[in-house]
Amino acid sequence: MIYTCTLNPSIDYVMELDEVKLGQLNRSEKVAFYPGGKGINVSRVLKRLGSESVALGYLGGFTGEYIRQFLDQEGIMNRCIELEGTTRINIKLKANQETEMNGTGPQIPESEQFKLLSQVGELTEKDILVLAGSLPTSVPKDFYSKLAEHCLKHNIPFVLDTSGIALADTLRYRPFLIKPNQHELGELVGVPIKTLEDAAKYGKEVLQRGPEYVLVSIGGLGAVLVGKEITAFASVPQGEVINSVGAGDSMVAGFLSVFAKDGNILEAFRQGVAAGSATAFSQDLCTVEKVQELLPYVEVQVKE
Ligand SMILES: Nc1ncnc2c1ncn2[C@@H]1O[C@H](COP(=O)(O)OP(=O)(O)OP(=O)(O)O)[C@@H](O)[C@H]1O
Ligand SMILES: O=P(O)(O)OC[C@@]1(O)O[C@H](CO)[C@@H](O)[C@@H]1O
Repeated sequence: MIYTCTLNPSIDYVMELDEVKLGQLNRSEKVAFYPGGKGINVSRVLKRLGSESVALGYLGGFTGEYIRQFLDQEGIMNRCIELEGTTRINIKLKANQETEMNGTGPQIPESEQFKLLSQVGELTEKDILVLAGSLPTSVPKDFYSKLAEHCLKHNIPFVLDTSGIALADTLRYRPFLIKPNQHELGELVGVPIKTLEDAAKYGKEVLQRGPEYVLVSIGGLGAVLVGKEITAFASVPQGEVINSVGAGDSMVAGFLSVFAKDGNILEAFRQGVAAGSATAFSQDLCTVEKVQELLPYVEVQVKE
C-alpha cells in the first residue's frame, strides 16, 4: 500500500483576479476551494489514476472536517490524527502571476507526534511512504529524519518531497525518490539550476548523499530523472498553464502509480511528467483522461 503523510494539510482557497492591488480592497468574482497539502494532493491524484493510498497526517477543526469529508467522498482512505487546533487555509491568488500565502498550521502536541510515529511503525517493506510538504513549526526539525530512519531500518521505501533543512538532513536515510524543483535543488547544492543539464549534473551529485533516484522538475522547461545507472530527460507538453498548484505533487503521484504497479522507472517518469502537466493545464488536480491525453507528448530520452 502507498501511504502519504501530510503533517500540515490545508484548504487551498483559490481567488482569481485581474490584478492584485496591495493595500486596497480587492474583489474576486471567481473563487474555489480544495483540500490541499502535498501528501493529500498525491493521494487524490493516485486515486484518479487508479491507485489506492492511505492518507496519514493531522487534521483539526472545521477545515479538517471538510478535508475528511472530501477524502471520504473521493474514496480515499484516511487515517489522519485529529488535532484540537484548526487545519490552515492557504491562499492562492491567481492574477497576472500566481501568489501563494501559506499559514503556519495548528500545534501538534508531542503525544500526537508519537501517534504518527507509531502508525508509521506498522508499515512493512511492501509499503511505500510519501513524506510531502513543509514541517509544521511545532514538530522537531528532525521529525522527517525520525520517520526516515525507521524506514531505512525496516527497508520501507520512502519518497521525500520537501525543501530546505528538512530535505538536506533526511537524505542520509536513503529515500527511494526525492522530487526537488529547480529552486529546491539549487538550494540543496548551493548553485542556481538554470537548465536541464544543470539539473542532471547536480542531481547526480545529490545521489552521493543518499537517495536512489532524484527527479527534478523545471516547470515548462522539462524534467530530469537521475539514478546510479540512469540519466533521463523528459520534454513537457505544450499548453496553457491554468494552475501550477499541485503540479509537483501530481508528478509524484503519476510516477508512483506506474512504479508501484510494475517497477518500470522510465514509464513512471513519463507518466509523472504527464500528470504534472495535466494538473498545470487544469483548474483542480489532473484527471486520468487528461493524463492519458498528454502522455504521447512526453518524450523521454535516456542519456548513455
Ligand atoms: N509551463 C508548464 N508547461 C507544461 N508543464 C508544466 C509547466 N509548469 C509545470 N508543469 C508540469 O508540472 C511539473 C512540476 O512543475 P514544477 O517544476 O513547477 O514543480 P513544483 O514547483 O514542485 O510544483 P508545485 O507548484 O506543485 O510546487 C513539471 O515537471 C511539468 O510536468
Ligand atoms: O506549506 P507547504 O506544506 O510547503 O505546502 C503546502 C501547499 O502549498 O502545497 C500544495 C501544493 O504543492 C498545496 O496544496 C498547499 O497549499
